[in-house]
Amino acid sequence: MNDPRIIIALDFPDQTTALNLAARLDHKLCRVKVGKELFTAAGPQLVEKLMQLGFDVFLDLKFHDIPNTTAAACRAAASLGVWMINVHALGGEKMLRAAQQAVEGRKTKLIAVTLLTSMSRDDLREINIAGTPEIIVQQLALLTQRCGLHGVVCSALEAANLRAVTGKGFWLVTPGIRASDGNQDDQVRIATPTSAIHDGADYLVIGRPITRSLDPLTALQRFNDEVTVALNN
Ligand SMILES: O=c1ccn([C@@H]2O[C@H](COP(=O)(O)O)[C@@H](O)[C@H]2O)c(=O)[nH]1
Repeated sequence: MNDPRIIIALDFPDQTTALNLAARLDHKLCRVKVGKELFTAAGPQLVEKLMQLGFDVFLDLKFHDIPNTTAAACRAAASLGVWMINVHALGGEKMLRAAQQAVEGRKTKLIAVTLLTSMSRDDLREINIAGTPEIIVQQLALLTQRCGLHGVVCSALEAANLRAVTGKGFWLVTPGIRASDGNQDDQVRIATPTSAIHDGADYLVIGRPITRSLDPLTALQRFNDEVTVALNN
């Protein structure tokens, strides 16, 4: 598999647990994501070890701060040599442009989170944000694209619309992926791998359905099989 579409979220409290799982996986079958919990516990050394094992690492720290601070954080993250990093698009145009300039010329891809996949329309109303997730995600994705970033994190439910308005080449990275008979956990805007791929998602972020499975490698292979079938149909 030249371009593994599944990014496994290594949401673990320590390096040992993360590396134990990574040792059971294969970098040709997946990429991995290091988020806030694991990075806070294990830091850049863990990222380096995962890269030495051959994995492309998505450092998912979702920076969201004033432009100067966000840009500096992105610069530091990109200097680790990771495959991809991210910021929150809700930080606005000046922040997005500063972040983009900070990684200009680096191999690291920079993407922006639109609206967390754990949020529903009711959650938005609660914080006085009018409009549907679809509309808000579209606005944030178009802003992200105008600012020159490589793509967005969105729900696969928004992928078809985003693919239509952003065109090809703008990465759609979709968490909230669940098997049709899977546990939703705290995710709200969820989709199956098949519909995500059919609707134009480039990469599928999957955590607990794989990492909490008794046999993570078999679970990964099942998801990869579903992705392969969807890509060919
Ligand atoms: O909108 C977002 C942005 C990031 N995530 C992250 O993806 C994984 C999903 O894990 P699951 O166990 O498959 O739910 C997790 O690391 C989140 O921090 C997201 O879910 N939604």
